[in-house]
Amino acid sequence: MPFHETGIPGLLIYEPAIHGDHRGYFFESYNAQTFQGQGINIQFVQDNQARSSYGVLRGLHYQLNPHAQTKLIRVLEGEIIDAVVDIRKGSPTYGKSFAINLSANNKRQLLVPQGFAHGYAVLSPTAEVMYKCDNFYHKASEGGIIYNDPTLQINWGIDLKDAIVSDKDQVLPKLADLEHNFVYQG
Ligand SMILES: Cc1cn([C@H]2C[C@H](O)[C@@H](COP(=O)(O)OP(=O)(O)O[C@H]3O[C@@H](C)C(=O)[C@@H](O)[C@H]3O)O2)c(=O)[nH]c1=O
Repeated sequence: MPFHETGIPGLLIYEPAIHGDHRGYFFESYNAQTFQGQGINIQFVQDNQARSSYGVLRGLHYQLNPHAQTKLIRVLEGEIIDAVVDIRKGSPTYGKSFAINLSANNKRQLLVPQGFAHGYAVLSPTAEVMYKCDNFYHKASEGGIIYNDPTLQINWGIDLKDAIVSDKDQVLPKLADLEHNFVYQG
């Protein structure tokens, strides 16, 4: 099975089969039928790609309902720590974080359901990250959590003193001060 559980309901690691031969390798970076076989029916509508240098930390971000986004994250070049926080009210893992090393080398992907805050930090000299989304960008619905909230206990894999963070990400609230409209669906 290409999917692995994470201990947080709905948050899955996708590890596609890699077909290597004397030319190089081939793999299905996304196949809707494979996801449907796992009971996951997602209509992705937007692909994003971002390049960042070592120490860049983006996040933790979400879009409020009705513009919430499921994200399928992967790394095309380099290496990151990808981190998420479950902020679905009523979830058995509300407030719990999960972090994973995603790289061009390991080709793992993280499927992040709606109702999670998401971010990543770059461990390699540069990293090219791409992610599919099932809802369009809607600036007015953006929200986030401050990346260094100690209650999240996220190990970003970099010294946070050197983190390169956008102005808007430096003033995000702590988890305890969030106002949002995500509800755990079971
Ligand atoms: C997210 C996004 C941004 N933009 C624009 C707005 C701005 O001018 C520029 C950079 O935007 P940001 O600073 O928000 O980019 P960034 O900090 O990389 O935001 C992203 O972070 C990661 C962690 C996520 O999970 C994404 O959902 C998204 O929030 O790109 C779009 O045009 N479409 C989009 O979907």
